[in-house]
Amino acid sequence: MHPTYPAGSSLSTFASFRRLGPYVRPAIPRLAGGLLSALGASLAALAIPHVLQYVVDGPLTEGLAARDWAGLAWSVALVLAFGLAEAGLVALRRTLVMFPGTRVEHTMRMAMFRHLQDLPAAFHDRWPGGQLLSRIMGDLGLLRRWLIFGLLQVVLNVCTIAVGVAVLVVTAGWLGLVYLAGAIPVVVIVFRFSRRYRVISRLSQDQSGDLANTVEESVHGIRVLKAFGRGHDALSSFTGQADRLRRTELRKASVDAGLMTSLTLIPEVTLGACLILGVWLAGTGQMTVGDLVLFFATAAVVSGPVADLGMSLSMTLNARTAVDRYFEVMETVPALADPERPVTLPAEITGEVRLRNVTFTYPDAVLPDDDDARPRGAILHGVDLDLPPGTTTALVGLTGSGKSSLAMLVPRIYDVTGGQVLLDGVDVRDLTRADVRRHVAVAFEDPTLFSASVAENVLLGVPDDVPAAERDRRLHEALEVAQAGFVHDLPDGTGTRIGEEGLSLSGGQRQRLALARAIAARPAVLVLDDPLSALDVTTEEAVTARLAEVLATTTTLVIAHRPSTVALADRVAVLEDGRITAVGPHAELLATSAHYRHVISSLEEDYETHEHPGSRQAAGDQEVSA
Ligand SMILES: Nc1ncnc2c1ncn2[C@@H]1O[C@H](COP(=O)(O)OP(=O)(O)OP(=O)(O)O)[C@@H](O)[C@H]1O
Repeated sequence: MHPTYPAGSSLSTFASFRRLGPYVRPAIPRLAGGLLSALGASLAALAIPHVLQYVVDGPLTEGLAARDWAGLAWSVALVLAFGLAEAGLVALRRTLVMFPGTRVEHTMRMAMFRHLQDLPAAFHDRWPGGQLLSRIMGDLGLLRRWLIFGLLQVVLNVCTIAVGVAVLVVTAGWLGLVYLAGAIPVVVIVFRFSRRYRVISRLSQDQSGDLANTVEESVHGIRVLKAFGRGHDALSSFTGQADRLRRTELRKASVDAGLMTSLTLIPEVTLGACLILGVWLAGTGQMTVGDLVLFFATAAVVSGPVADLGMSLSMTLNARTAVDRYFEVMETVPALADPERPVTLPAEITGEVRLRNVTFTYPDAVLPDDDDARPRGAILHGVDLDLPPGTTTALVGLTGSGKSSLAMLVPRIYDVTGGQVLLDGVDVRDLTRADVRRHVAVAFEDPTLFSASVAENVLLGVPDDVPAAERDRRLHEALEVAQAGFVHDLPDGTGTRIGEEGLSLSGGQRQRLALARAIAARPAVLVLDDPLSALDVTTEEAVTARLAEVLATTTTLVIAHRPSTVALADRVAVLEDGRITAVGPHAELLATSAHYRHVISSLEEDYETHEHPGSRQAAGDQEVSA
């Protein structure tokens, strides 16, 4: 599958990390404290060789002869003190950075989750869930580990190497310069490594996201896989992806290992050269044995950070990839942003909806061949439709004609690409999204429920400030209208937690809860996308009868796939070739619109063939012609 999400970033590593500013700023004092402690620990480590030089040239060579025990004891005590200071400062560093690291991760995770809620449906159509999951979990975990260990490690290593090499050059002259020459191949190798590693790191993190996506899809569609005995296909697709990820990880590890070998080898070879030169210099009296000890002890302190540079560098590049992947999501501007100066609707509105010359194209629409009658890729064009307050309008059309797309424009799940949707005379784009959702509720054919109690699911659209008694009243009324009395037989009644996506319930039970949720919100406008499709004839009749009472005061747009749903409506709107071609009562349209007759007869055929063979006479014809 070709990814539809962006991959890679043209920013420099520094520019990439700079975007972390707002999240990291509050953590800077503690991070700086951690850095100072770490630097202090390094300086303590670098000071120990100087004490050794003093001991070798002083108490050890002269003092032993002069029995200067006090000088010797002081030197040992000093080495011990520097050692203890180093250990204490390392512990302090860990304590200081742990808190900000986890706090930055938490803040960024919350910000991303909020942003995901704000992003339009078109974004979620395009981005696989696993990619989002891997970014909000895996990438932010990587970033936390880098903030706690990697960042300080890089700064510390670079500082220790710089100070150590400066000390070597100043105290040992030529010997120091020979050691410094080893930096030339190190710089070249690090540069080449960074370029290669960035590409592999990105590939590996993207492949982890794809793998997470496959797991999510398989778990989500487990029933279909089981029903069609396709579990082994899912497994082989998963195995293929997991193998690809493993190969990428192996490539990453081998590039990493190459760098680490070079970074260990180069200082060792350089030290070998320095040893030959140093022994000659000490032998010819150009430097003391103490100076030689100082040189090699300092070089040993520097070699550790040079070897560690590989690990901290790969951590940094992984973190940089994580930051890029995080901001690819965060920098997607919500297309359905609230207006700067929104119009405020009164608490009570009439619920009049008007669509004016509406055009709609999906952002990633597959464009059909040029058709003079409609703009390229447009699902809807030139749609005019009025939904007077308190009326129920059924929207009918052939399958794929754009009914659901039109319905989703009213609650602003998508925005029109041309024309206007007016709610009580105000363009819905001039309202805040919260205001639109307060007045417009939706029930979809494929209901989504959350892992929460029945009551929480049904009351999802009821504002938090509604008093408990009123919430309870609405809950019971909505459950009664939607004929969802079955919830009272669940172990904890309306308090029963329903499993993920309500999968512990039947399709019809889930639909009834979704319908109850739309009713409980007491909206001025109700959009019902074939909400009764999974119900049996008797239940559908009972729901339809009670729904007709509720809908008496609500402006309703109901998408009808069944003749009985059409019977709910005062009038019918016919969608044909992306536009509304007829509006009127069912009987009138039957007489005047050939396309309507064609749609109704195909609905009846579908109903007869697929859903309720033999019941057409009982439920279909009778209700439609009522
Ligand atoms: N998220 C999407 N992205 C791109 N195209 C889409 C998307 N959803 C639907 N479409 C396309 O829009 C067209 C209309 O789809 P829509 O679901 O609105 O039709 P419908 O009349 O409700 O169909 P049905 O009666 O089968 O439910 C179809 O050609 C479909 O391929």
